[in-house]
This record gives sequence, structure tokens and C-alpha cells, in this order.
Amino acid sequence: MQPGGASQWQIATLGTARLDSPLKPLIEARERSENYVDESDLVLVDDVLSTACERGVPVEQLPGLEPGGPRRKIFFDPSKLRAAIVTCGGLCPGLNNVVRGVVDELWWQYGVRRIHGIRNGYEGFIASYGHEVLDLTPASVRGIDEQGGTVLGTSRGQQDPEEVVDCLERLGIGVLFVVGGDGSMRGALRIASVVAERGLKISVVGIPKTIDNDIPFIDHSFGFQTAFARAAETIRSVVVEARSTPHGVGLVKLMGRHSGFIAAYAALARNDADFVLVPEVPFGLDDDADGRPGLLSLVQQRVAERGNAIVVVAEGAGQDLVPGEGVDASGNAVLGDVGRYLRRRLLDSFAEAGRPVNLRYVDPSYAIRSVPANGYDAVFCLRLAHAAVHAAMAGRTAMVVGRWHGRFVHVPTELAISRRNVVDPHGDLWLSVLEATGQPPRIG
Ligand SMILES: Nc1ncnc2c1ncn2[C@@H]1O[C@H](COP(=O)(O)OP(=O)(O)O)[C@@H](O)[C@H]1O
Ligand SMILES: O=P(O)(O)OC[C@H]1O[C@](O)(COP(=O)(O)O)[C@@H](O)[C@@H]1O
Repeated sequence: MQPGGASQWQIATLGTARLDSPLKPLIEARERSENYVDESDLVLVDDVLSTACERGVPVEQLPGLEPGGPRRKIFFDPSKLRAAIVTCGGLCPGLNNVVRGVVDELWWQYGVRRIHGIRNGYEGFIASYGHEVLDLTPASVRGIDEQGGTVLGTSRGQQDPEEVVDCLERLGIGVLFVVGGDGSMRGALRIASVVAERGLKISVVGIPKTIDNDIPFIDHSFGFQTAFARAAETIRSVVVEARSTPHGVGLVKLMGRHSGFIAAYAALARNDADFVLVPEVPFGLDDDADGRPGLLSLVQQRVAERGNAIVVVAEGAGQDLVPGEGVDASGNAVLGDVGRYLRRRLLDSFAEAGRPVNLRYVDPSYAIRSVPANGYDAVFCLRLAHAAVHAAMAGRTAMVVGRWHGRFVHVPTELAISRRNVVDPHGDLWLSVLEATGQPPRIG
């Protein structure tokens, strides 16, 4: 299906691409491949599609996502282009893979020789912070993908987009790659708006980073698989602890501010958890008025029946039970510590019931997000980097690269930040969690 009509989500371009792409042989090879899709084919946004179909909206008027990949015509002259890359927000496995992938692709495939690394997130654009701008080459980024974190540094905190664009103008940047989460993408969109207001030809392309997997139009975000595999290792240690002691209870708190994907996948990966608590599914600690058991009695029951119990909680779960702790530098809510709270309440409940318990509590958050990307994520990061470079060279802007139903796509930044990817409490992932744990659909 090829919707041809104008959509509210069309990808912005800087103008007509006029130069022949240096990737001509690669493009011809792609065109000969079996699953080639023409760059003008649009990938339908299927959840929009189903809603629209229900309402009888003609397919031609539906929004679509442009496929990623190299274009026959490019907008920027590689011999004159200056590109920059910045990493913002929290760490995520694979950031260095993306940086290296972007630099290598610009240098080797397009022949761009002036590539800059902006230090410490958006701060690096602001003169008063005094961060130097790095020159990046394939030699300088070789091997960085073997390290976790980001060699460019990262930060949180609001910066003035006008000042960022002043800096881009001063440095003569034509293409800016922003690697970051939803906050960073909001920042990137504001930068792109200022660029447009000033009538500049600067492409702003986002490579979405979210360890929580909460950005839509990406089947799984980069680093997510590494993160939940590492989280599963922690669950494994806690299971060993809990099973090696009488009346053992293992409690693991994992990242996931709004979306419980890491908790759900890590729990399924080990298949040892008895209870998984995520932000999307409210739970109660105490039995409710109808006698439906709450978490505290369910854990006691499980220990009585099986000798031990394992609880995996996402940090954003049960936030109605713990007071928040204000906001961070970027304005994100700092959540109350649900892990420590549950630990205390579980210990008290066993004591009140006169039952013995040995509780082990682990919060491995920073140990998880600082590891290097695994093989799968390394491949994914590289391919996202390639897609981002192709999009930018073709003059696309105010967009992020994604992978939607098995295809690399260009997603307008506005669409990417318009909603959050969450675990659907009625979807099959959550049903698998209920099946694997045996926990009741409603707790308390
Ligand atoms: N609404 C916003 N508008 C403009 N910039 C923002 C906005 N939210 C966050 N940012 C910028 O993006 C950067 C990273 O955002 P943050 O929320 O900390 O992480 P993430 O990108 O991982 O969500 C911050 O330095 C901040 O300057
Ligand atoms: O401790 P920090 O640096 O504030 O970051 C913690 C937060 O980052 C997150 O991992 C979100 O990061 P993402 O943008 O990568 O999804 C949350 O789960 C967590 O609350």
C-alpha cells in the first residue's frame, strides 16, 4: 500500500538534493535485491492505520514513514561539509558504536573529512562551559565501541537552542547528529526550529537512545537487548542467593521510569521471577476489601509454598506508594525509591506475621547501563548510524531514524516524541509475564 497524499508528518528537507551520491554502486546493488523498496514508498504507521480504518479515513490520506537508506541524489557536498555529533541524557549501551558508525560512514562512504565531536551533551555548544570541540576521524574512534558509556561525554540540563545554533553557525556545521532520549529529541526539534527560523541549511538528525525502550517507531531501541540481558544476570545472582538460604526472598529493582520493558524482558529471560511490577500495571501491597491478596501476602504465600520468592520491580512502579524527590537538571521527575520501600515493607510484613525471612535486595541500575553493547546491539547501532548518515546527506532534517516492522525508516521528530512506548497491560508481552510468573493479573 502506498499512501500518496500529503500527511501532517512529512519529513522536512533542507531543499532539493542535486549532487550524485558517491554510493551509486551500493544503491544499484540495493535496487537489485529482492526486498528492495523504492525510497518513495511509505511504510504505514499501522496503529494509525487501524484507528483510521475504523473511522473510514481513506488510505491515501494516512501518514506514512519514509524508508531509510542511501539516496541517488544528496544535498551536501562532502568535500565542503562539516558534521558534528553529540550524545545527551542518560547512558545506554551502544552510544560509542553509534559515534564510531557515524564517523566511519561519513568518512569512508561519503568522503566527509571534517567531523566534530561535541563534548558533554548540549552543554558542549555553550561557550561558558568551556568544553573543547573534538576532531573525529576513523583512527580516533577505532575501538571505542569496545567501551561502555560515551567517549564524547553526556549531560542533562536545559540549554538555550538559540545559543546552540549560534555555535553551529560559528563552527560552520551543516549536519548535526543528536544521539539521545526523548528529552534530547525535544531539544533537537527546538534546534531545528531555530535553524529554520534563521533560514540556515543545517540538517538535524536524531538517533534515538533509550535504555527503557520507551521511544515509539523503533521495534527495540539500541542497547535494550544488552541491558535486559545484563539485568537477567542480576536476577540470576539474586535467585542463587534466595535459593541458598531458608525463606529466601530476592528483590531486584531495574530501570524503567515509565515503561517496564527491561523488567518484563529480564524476568522472562531468566524465567525465575514470581512477581514482576511495572509502571503500567498498578498494584497494592495489602489485601483489598474483597479479599484479593496484595503483594505482601502473595510473597509470604509463595515463600510458604516454594521456600523462596523472587520479585522484580521497575523503578517507576508503585510510585503512588513513595514520595517523589523533585526533578533533575533536565526537568525529569526524580522518582521515590520503590525498591528500598518494598524491602522495608516486606521485612515488616514477615516480622508481623511471625515468619522468618532472608531478604536480598539488589539495585544494579548503573552496572547495567554502563556495559558495552552486545553483538546484536552493536549491529543495530551500526545500521542506525548508517541510516542517519544517509538521511542527513540527502538533506533530511527534524527527523529520527527508526526501525519499524523490520525496516529502517525516517520518523519526523515530532511524531517520535508525540507518545511513549509502554508495556500494554492487555498485550501479549504482559500476558507472557503473567504466564511465566503465575502472578495474578491484579495484585491488591
Ligand atoms: N523539552 C525540552 N526542550 C528542549 N530541550 C530539552 C527538553 N527536555 C530535555 N532537553 C534537553 O535534552 C537533554 C537530555 O534530556 P534528558 O531528559 O536529560 O535525557 P534523555 O534525552 O535521555 O531523555 C538535556 O540536556 C536537555 O537540555
Ligand atoms: O540516574 P540518571 O542519570 O538520572 O538516569 C536514570 C534514569 O535514566 C533512565 O534509564 C531513562 O533513560 P533513557 O532515556 O535511556 O530511557 C531511567 O530509567 C532512569 O530513571
